[in-house]
Amino acid sequence: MIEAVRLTKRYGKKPAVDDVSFTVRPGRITGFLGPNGAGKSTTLRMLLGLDHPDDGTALIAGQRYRDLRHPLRTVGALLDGAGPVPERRGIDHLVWMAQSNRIPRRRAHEVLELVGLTGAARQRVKGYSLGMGQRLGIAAALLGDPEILVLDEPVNGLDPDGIRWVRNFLREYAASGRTVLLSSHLMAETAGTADDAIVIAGGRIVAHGSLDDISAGHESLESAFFALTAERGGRGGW
Ligand SMILES: Nc1ncnc2c1ncn2[C@@H]1O[C@H](COP(=O)(O)OP(=O)(O)OP(=O)(O)O)[C@@H](O)[C@H]1O
Repeated sequence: MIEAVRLTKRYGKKPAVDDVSFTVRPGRITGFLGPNGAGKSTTLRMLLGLDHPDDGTALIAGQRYRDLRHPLRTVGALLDGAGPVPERRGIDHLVWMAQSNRIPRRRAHEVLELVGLTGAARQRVKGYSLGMGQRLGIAAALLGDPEILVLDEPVNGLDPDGIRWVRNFLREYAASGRTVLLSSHLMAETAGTADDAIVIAGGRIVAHGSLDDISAGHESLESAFFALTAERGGRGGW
């Protein structure tokens, strides 16, 4: 379970995230949706203890990230721009992460297998395709076998095969009773993956519920998102 309680973050005068509250339930995939600049990454960074909220609280499994005893065993994260050293081999990146978090070395091999990268284990990361890089990022998030996954734009730039792989993988993960939160500005891709959605625009939550609930009363899910985000001065970018 993930809980945001009245989270607020200001850069300068205007809040990037403004009084944001939501709950993300286990056993489901929740999409965190909003146009560019809506406040998605800032919210995720606060959940993961990488940014300090000006107000409010972010709870992961009932605790603030910094109070978690075993952070990697509780929550796995894939964040934009947090990539491995390009010169490093895929397996070495994972072994290094595992060892610095007191996770057995064999787990690095297990997660590579889980994401289908065993054949590229000894290849340098700089030679990986975008899809392989995303798989490696997901493998790293899985190292601690966490109950909760938080992924920032996991399908960004992926081809249809890559998108399908991430989608199926996350579906299985959630079906095993775990919690999955993924952010996206790509409404259509998320609609095919998520069960629930939280929609943010201009730093505020404008909808939260099942995809069916959110699209009720609108022609389509897409028009629901446009209507919801336009009211908050969404800058397009879906
Ligand atoms: N470190 C920072 N310093 C100043 N402003 C910031 C910083 N990080 C984010 N912002 C601003 O906060 C707002 C929300 O940004 P954020 O990156 O959270 O949006 P986002 O929904 O993740 O967008 P995108 O889909 O483009 O990644 C934007 O107006 C952005 O310019």
